[in-house]
Amino acid sequence: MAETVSGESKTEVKVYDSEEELAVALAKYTADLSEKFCKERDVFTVVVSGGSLIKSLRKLVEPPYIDSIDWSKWHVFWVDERVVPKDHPDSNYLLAYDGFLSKIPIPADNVHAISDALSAEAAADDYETCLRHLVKSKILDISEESGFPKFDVMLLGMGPDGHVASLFPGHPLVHEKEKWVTFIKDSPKPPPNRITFTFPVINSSANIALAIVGAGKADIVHKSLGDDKSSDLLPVQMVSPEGELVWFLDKDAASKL
Ligand SMILES: O=C1O[C@H](COP(=O)(O)O)[C@@H](O)[C@H](O)[C@H]1O
Repeated sequence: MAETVSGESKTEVKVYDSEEELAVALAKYTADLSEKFCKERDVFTVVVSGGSLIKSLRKLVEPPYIDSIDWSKWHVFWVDERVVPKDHPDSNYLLAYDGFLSKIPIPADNVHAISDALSAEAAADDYETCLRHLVKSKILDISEESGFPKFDVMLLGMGPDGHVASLFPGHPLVHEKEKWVTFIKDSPKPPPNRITFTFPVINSSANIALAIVGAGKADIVHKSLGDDKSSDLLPVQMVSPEGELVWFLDKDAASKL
């Protein structure tokens, strides 16, 4: 059972007894949004992070959702990627491919991976161009509020330092206001070269789920959801979508709340 510990209009914090329960709930959340957006828009644009999030998506590719979701309408994107070949163990694409893309009947053209054949700078430009084409072909919405692309859902993790995507605490990239996609060459977490969505894109989303598990993240979850805003905001505290934000925590991650 989930306990909702905070429920402002746009932000909900759900705490589950185990990671297993969290994974079940995350699958239902995603499947429900898939049904809603497939009905409304005839497509479903889904952004994923790398890291532990992918393991928590495993229930999505099991019954009943593996059979009930209309995978042909899905378009999958990455919120960040490391500049490594797609078959490298650090690749966020490879993680998602092994974890769920290889198990679903999604058309290959609907899997919008970041290029691994370019420099970080060129791959960021290339991905932004890809997004602009998808806006023109009406796969991707544009937010009327911000003018940035508006994805139907972003399924994200958070690092133990409070980073999201490849936007790290204290790094100037967290203040990027113009670009849709940018690059970092000095990531404090290896590998150093990465591509990432910027906050204007992340925060134009219709929905964001933050899935966070484990006692190792309890301190930063406590800090992120606490009232002390005296120091600079952590990247995770800057996540503020146009639509709804749901924190999915297991009880270990929520143990200091
Ligand atoms: O480097 C990254 O880390 C974050 C968090 O990963 P986690 O394993 O601590 O959940 C991830 O969300 C991001 O996509 C990835 O590139």
